[in-house]
Amino acid sequence: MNADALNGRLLFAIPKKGRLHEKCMELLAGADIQFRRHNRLDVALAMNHPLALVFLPASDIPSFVGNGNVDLGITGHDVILEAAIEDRVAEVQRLGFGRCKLQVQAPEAGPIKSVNDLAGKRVVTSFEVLAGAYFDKIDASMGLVGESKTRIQYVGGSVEAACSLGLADGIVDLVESGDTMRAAGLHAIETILETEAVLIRSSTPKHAEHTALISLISSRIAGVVAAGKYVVCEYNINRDRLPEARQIAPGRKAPTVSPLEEPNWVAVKSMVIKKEVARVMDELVRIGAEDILIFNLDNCRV
Ligand SMILES: Nc1ncnc2c1ncn2[C@@H]1O[C@H](COP(=O)(O)OP(=O)(O)OP(=O)(O)O)[C@@H](O)[C@H]1O
Ligand SMILES: O=P(O)(O)OC[C@H]1O[C@H](OP(=O)(O)OP(=O)(O)O)[C@H](O)[C@@H]1O
Repeated sequence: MNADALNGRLLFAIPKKGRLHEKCMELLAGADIQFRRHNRLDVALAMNHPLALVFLPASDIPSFVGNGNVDLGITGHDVILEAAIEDRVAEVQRLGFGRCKLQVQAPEAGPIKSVNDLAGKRVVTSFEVLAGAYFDKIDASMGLVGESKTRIQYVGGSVEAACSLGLADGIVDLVESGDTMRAAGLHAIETILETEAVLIRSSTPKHAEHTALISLISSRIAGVVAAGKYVVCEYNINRDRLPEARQIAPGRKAPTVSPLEEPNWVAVKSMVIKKEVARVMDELVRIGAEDILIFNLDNCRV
């Protein structure tokens, strides 16, 4: 693609593959950013905004955004900390996917039961900055210096195999369900960090003219994220029980209450956090609510 084609466009970096890619594609569709990505091209021009998507490895996105080569980006919070570039990127919003933990893990069957047991030994990881900083503190607290300090070795992937291959006494890696570590015979001994995908922009943007488009895109993305987080709960209830119903499902500002063609009965509508909906319905039933209906949201602005 000709570099002139990008002139004046907001550049938005998206993970080109891996765990975050599909969810990012869903976000772009929900935010109505339309584009056609040609085979093997890592830059795609949006058809309905002065914007271009740049598909990059998740781990390169913090430095591209921090150095102002692109204006906006999505990557993991862990990746930003690992790039040690937090001062040059501003977190616009958390995105509610790509949630996992960076953990210290060691063989289930072995003698290592705590991080202190692992201090001074061999640790393999793809997160050498975060693991290094973490074990520096542990080493210092145990008085380990020079040759006796924990040895951190970088590998690019399949970190979980390092212990059984005899390369490491423990590892530092991402864990979501725990299936990978269990299958490798490892168990968690400490959590260093909890992470999720984040939308970031440069703290020192080179193109001030993009400010309005950045807030439009951020607001659309926030709407898609909120639509995944909330459902609409609608039910009928006797007006006398409204104060209790409001306590159970207060909504974001207040519930919408409409009269029913039944004396002293009302229909109530409120937004409820998806993860809490079963408990909310149980409690509404307990106070006499009837005909409780739950609606998923396609999109919203809240
Ligand atoms: N199991 C997981 N569950 C949820 N999120 C994860 C998981 N593993 C990784 N992530 C998130 O996705 C980010 C990218 O991880 P992923 O393994 O896809 O990257 P990658 O190693 O760069 O991908 P690839 O090797 O395919 O290029 C991580 O930094 C983390 O924020
Ligand atoms: O706890 P779990 O749900 O099993 O997920 C954890 C696994 O996911 C990530 O790797 P990924 O599968 O993305 O592949 P990678 O090793 O190539 O990065 C991570 O590095 C773990 O290996």
